[in-house]
Formats: sequence, C-alpha cells, structure tokens
Amino acid sequence: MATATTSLTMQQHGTLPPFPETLSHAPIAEISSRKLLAKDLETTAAVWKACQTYGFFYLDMTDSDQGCKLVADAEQLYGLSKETFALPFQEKDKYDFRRRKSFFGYKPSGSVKKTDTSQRPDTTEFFNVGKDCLFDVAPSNPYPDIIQNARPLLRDFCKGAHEMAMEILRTLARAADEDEEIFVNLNRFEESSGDHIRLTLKRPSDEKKSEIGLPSHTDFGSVTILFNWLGGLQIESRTPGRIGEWEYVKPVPGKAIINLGDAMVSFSNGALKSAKHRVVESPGAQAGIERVSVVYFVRPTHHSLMKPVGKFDSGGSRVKVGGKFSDGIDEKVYTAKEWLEERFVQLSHSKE
Ligand SMILES: O=C(O)CCC(=O)C(=O)O
Ligand SMILES: [Fe+2]
Repeated sequence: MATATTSLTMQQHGTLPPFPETLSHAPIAEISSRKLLAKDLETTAAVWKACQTYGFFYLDMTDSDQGCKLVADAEQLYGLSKETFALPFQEKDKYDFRRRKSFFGYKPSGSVKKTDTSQRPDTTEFFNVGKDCLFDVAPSNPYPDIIQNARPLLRDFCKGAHEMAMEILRTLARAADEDEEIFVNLNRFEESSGDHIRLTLKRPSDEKKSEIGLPSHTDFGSVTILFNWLGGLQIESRTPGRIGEWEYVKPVPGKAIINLGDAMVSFSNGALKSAKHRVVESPGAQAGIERVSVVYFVRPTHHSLMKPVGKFDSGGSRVKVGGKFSDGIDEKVYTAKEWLEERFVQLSHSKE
C-alpha cells in the first residue's frame, strides 16, 4: 500500500547519525495506525493500557495511507523548520508570542520556566502555528513569509494529525465502553481551540554552560502527535527497579510518538495519564547536532468544560490536574479557554 511514501520517511533519518545501539530506551507500546483505524480490538486494549501506564506509545504510520501522508508532511516540515529557524533573531523576535499575549508565534530559547532542581535554562526555540489561524476560524496571527508560504502544507498536516488524534480518542472511548464520540465532541476541528503545530529547533548545549533542551513538563491539551529525528526526549521509567528514572524514547523512522495531555486526565478523572517528559542533549554520536521536532497539539475546543465526562463523572471528587496556577482550581469548572489562559500566564516563564 504505502511503499513510495515509506521510503521517503527514511530520508531524513538516513542523513543523521543513529541513536546509540546499546543505550537503553523506554519499551513503549507500538501501535499500528492501520489497526487503529480498523478499530481492531487488541489494538484498542493496547492503546488504553499504554495511556494508563507510560502515557506514551509509538504509532506506526507506515501501514496506512493516512499515516504515510503524515510522515511525508512531517519530513517536509523538518525542512521548513530548518529554514525558519535560520532567520536572523531580529526577524524571529518580531513574532515573540509573549509580547502578543497569544499562544501562537515565536518562543526564543531560554524562556521556559525552569522546573528541574538544577534550574537549567532551555535551549529550544519554537514557532506555534494555530489551527484556527491556518483555517481562518480566527483572524490569523502574523508569521514570517517562510511560514505563510507553507500554509497548504501546514493545513494538510494539521488536518491529517487532527483526524489521527480523533481516532485515538475514539479508541480510548470504546476501550472505556463509552459513546465513541465522547472525547471527540470536546475537540472538534471546526470549532475554535488552542490546537497548533509546533516547529521546534533545539540547538546543541554549550558545554561550558549547564543547559537543558526542555525542562520536565506535562502537555496540557488532549493528544500530542510528535515527530522527532534525534534522541533526547526522555520519559519516566515504568521498569521495576527503575520506576521514575528518566528513560530515553528512541526515535524510530516512520513512527510518531503519541502522548496524552492534562485535558484527558481531567475528562477521564485520572483514569488516563499525562506523563512527565523532558528533552536533554541527544545521546552518543547525535550530540552536538541541531535537533528538529514537528509536533501537533490537540487542545479542547474553547467552550469545552474541563471536568470529567460520561461515566468518569461520578459526582464524587475530581482529580487535581496541572492545578499549579490557582487555588480552588478543583472547585471551579473552567472552560478550556479560561484554563489555557491561566496556564498561559505561567508560560511567560514556563512551558508548554
Ligand atoms: O522535542 C521533543 O521530542 C518533545 C517536545 C515536547 O515535549 C513539547 O514540545 O512539548
Ligand atoms: Fe511536551
């Protein structure tokens, strides 16, 4: 089925040094996109288990047409990222989203809240490109011409990634024996939300300075679809004897890395997990090389309520979710927009 596109997926990986063969990495589940789309029962159970344990899984994109298209688009966005971040700082700085009080735009390196105990500054810059801006659901923020000119590619990736994420949400709903659309209805593509594509570039750390790619954090949307080409992403181990220790996630050609964000913890009242992760220097021969990631974040529709749904809403106590920003967060029911804005206040010196 997908052979032409599959060989394309190997292109970028082929030009980069490999992840060290002997380095241990997290044994996260490998899910087939073909089986996910076919609603395969074993796959449904495996996705549910992955989202309750590691909170991360690989999605093999090479065995479905939809998956291959996403990989091909991500490969092109790799090139777009390189071009965009090669712009002079003064040009990128015009789009700094902190000044615009928006989520969409440029984040320079060194501006994320230092969450690790050693308080290391981050070495990652990114551009967040909003789904609403790409599809004219909301007035578009200004972006550099390089990004504006790539709107057709960005739109394709955005739509394809959102659809794949909705299949993941349907799968989780079926696994929970709920209405298949229960989570999808909270994340509708046509409605205004904080969904965005993130083009990311991590420069190599300066050996003389103590730096980190991205400090430890949880994503705060619903589903994250991540394409990266070099190691450096780490998650907390679930291996007996190593529980909680940082473990690498090895990038695998043709496989996206999927994780859930805090919104799904809220909707499922803690049944599903948003796992902590961080980015450190790429290991072995990969160290010292600029590291690109292309990410799609699904965020709940702005008017969705941040509270448990369906059978997860037992009327009893509610799980605390990323409630670092305000006292009483667990009593007040926020809309997704309010919740995002609260977390954005942290963002001026924080991550995500
Ligand atoms: O670059 C990566 O591998 C992970 C990026 C990430 O966690 C994020 O942007 O939230
Ligand atoms: Fe993240």
